[in-house]
Amino acid sequence: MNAVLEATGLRKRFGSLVAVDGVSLHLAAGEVLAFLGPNGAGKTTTIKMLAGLLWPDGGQVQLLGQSPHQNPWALRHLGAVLEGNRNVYWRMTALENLVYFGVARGLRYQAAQRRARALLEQLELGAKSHTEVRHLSRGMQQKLSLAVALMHDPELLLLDEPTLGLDVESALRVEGMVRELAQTGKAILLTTHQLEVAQRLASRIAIIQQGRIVLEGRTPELLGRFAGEHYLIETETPLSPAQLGHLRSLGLEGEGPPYVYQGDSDGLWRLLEALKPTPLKKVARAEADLLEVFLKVVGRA
Ligand SMILES: Nc1ncnc2c1ncn2[C@@H]1O[C@H](COP(=O)(O)OP(=O)(O)OP(=O)(O)O)[C@@H](O)[C@H]1O
Repeated sequence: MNAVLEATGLRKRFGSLVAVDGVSLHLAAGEVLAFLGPNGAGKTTTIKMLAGLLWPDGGQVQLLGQSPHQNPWALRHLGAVLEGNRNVYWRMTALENLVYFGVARGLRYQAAQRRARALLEQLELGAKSHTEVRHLSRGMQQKLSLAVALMHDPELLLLDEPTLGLDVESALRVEGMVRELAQTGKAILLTTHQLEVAQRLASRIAIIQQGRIVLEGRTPELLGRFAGEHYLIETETPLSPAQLGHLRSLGLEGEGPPYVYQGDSDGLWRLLEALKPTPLKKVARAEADLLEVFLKVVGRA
């Protein structure tokens, strides 16, 4: 079996609160799993258990077949960016941080220097190599955190909100890096509230709510399963109230143009027949998105 991460039945209680209630996750090489859920759903608690930072009350974690809770050395397979920029030393420079963490995780000094400089360039932090972390902007600190997690070239990356607070260009760069890392065979678990980022990056999605996984599947499958058929219908001119009265009975919605139709293609044809001779500007199938899936599952629509 080629699972990089295999977590089964994870449970964690804080007093009387069951924060994580039987969560199982698996990740193979080259996969990006978006781990989504509303605030307080249990994402960070789960990730901390995966990263060996919290002891589970139940369940098991295996990183390439080894448990980080029984054998901390298993953590060498893992790189994590958790809680923004807290995994770096503020009074050390960007380069010193990277070299320090590289050596701490088993790299030789020279190799750590080379790898650190390459990562700084890749993340456009080369000019800040000798700047103390406390003098970097938040976004730069966030990027440096990612570089720290990548120093020892781990097989599994746990990224908690990796693009939060980054400017557009940096966010796209980090997104590109995540994609490339997956292409080179890394397994990546990503949490984010930016659903469009998740949709672009993730091969699979898992949604957690109140400590339980409520939906899991391949991204295109979920989008297909959950998104209803939506069409946008744009007329050259607004429809008259008389026309609208009739068309609404056929399922036309919205105060357009554009108007919206939700339903199958037979219904759409009936509607387009009834619209004649009104000139049409455009009829297009609306793209389904992850937001729609998320709202349907989490029930906040
Ligand atoms: N150390 C702790 N002590 C007590 N309760 C905690 C602790 N850590 C987390 N919790 C609680 O566990 C639940 C899950 O929190 P968690 O941080 O895992 O959620 P999350 O899904 O990461 O949320 P967010 O999207 O807001 O970051 C919340 O109700 C939280 O208040």
